[in-house]
Amino acid sequence: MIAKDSKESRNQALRLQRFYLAQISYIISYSVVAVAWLVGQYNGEMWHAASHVALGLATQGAFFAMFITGMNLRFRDPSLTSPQIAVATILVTYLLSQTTDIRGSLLMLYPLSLLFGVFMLSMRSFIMHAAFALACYTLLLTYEINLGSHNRELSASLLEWLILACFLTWLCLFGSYVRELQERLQRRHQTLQVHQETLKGMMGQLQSLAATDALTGLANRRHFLNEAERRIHLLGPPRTLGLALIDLDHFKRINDRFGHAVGDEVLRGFAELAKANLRGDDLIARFGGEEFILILGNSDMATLTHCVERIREAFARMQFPGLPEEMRCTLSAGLCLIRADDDLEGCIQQADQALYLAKENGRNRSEAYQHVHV
Ligand SMILES: Nc1nc2c(ncn2[C@@H]2O[C@H](COP(=O)(O)OP(=O)(O)OP(=O)(O)O)[C@@H](O)[C@H]2O)c(=O)[nH]1
Repeated sequence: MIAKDSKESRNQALRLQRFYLAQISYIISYSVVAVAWLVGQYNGEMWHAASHVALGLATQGAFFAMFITGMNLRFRDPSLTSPQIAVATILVTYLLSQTTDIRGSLLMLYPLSLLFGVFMLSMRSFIMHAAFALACYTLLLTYEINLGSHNRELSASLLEWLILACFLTWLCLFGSYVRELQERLQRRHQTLQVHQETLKGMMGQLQSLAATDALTGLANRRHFLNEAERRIHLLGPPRTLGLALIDLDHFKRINDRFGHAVGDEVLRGFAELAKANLRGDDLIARFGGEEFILILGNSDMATLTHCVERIREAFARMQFPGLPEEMRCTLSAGLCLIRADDDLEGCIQQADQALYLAKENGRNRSEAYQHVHV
């Protein structure tokens, strides 16, 4: 919703930018009217000349109000390109009706207004606007000729009409070429976006593969070390993290007696059990072979011991498909606490010493580091 809103406000800002650009053309036209009036090239009275500015300001003020209030969003094309070009075409025709000698050069105001539709209008709509501009000018000429107020050489006017018709036709062709280029660019942009998304997905997969142990699906040693360093770095002084080094007991015997595949099943089974017994912000990783490492966030020794003991007891109750029904596997664990600014490697060594003690004391147990030195 927020993304959609911000996209819409970006589009609205773009529409306003385009509107301000169009106002430059209006300011040029007002200046042309003023200069034409001053040098006597304007046929009408002063109030006629002023009416160009008044009409321009009134119509553009209305468009501006629509953009500012967001009323333009109610239309199928919120850029209001079509009505803006139609209004400009009518105002140009009105200006032409008040000029004689400079009319030929002022005719370029028609294509100038149409240029604003090159990127925004459909081909059909663009051709309709070009035809509308030509029809307005034709109507003006016909009206003047019928009324006998056409003060110029007819052949010159007809030639100008022909030039305008040719130029508008050329503009339509140019418009279609530009649109084709635009569509091609859009298609290429879309393809690039799809590729980018695919690459992002692949990068994500690669990153997760690089951080995961293929056999157990747990984090691997490298990911654990990075993540543990990060957690120690974020640790506030009074708080401690719990660290446990867990080693499956006599695992070599399982491999030797029942085969490597059964050994793999036991490793996978332990991983599943550990994941199920830990909270989301705890981190368990396969540290190597049949050794696992665990970090508990914001934990004291009592919590760490309780958690590891729960896993140890649950593991000692587990049955594995490839093993005899009565056979149970066990694990030993070495525990220690990590304080803020502790060295991770030093802490792992402490946990390893505690693990050694657990093995020494008969396996299927956990020992805390501080107990080693008491
Ligand atoms: N199935 C299987 N076995 C593995 C894997 N990685 C290591 N091992 C085996 O794990 C065994 C570890 O044996 P040891 O280091 O002697 O330890 P242990 O037999 O568990 O004895 P203690 O640790 O002293 O209780 C070795 O036989 C390794 O081959 C693995 O990915 N799959």
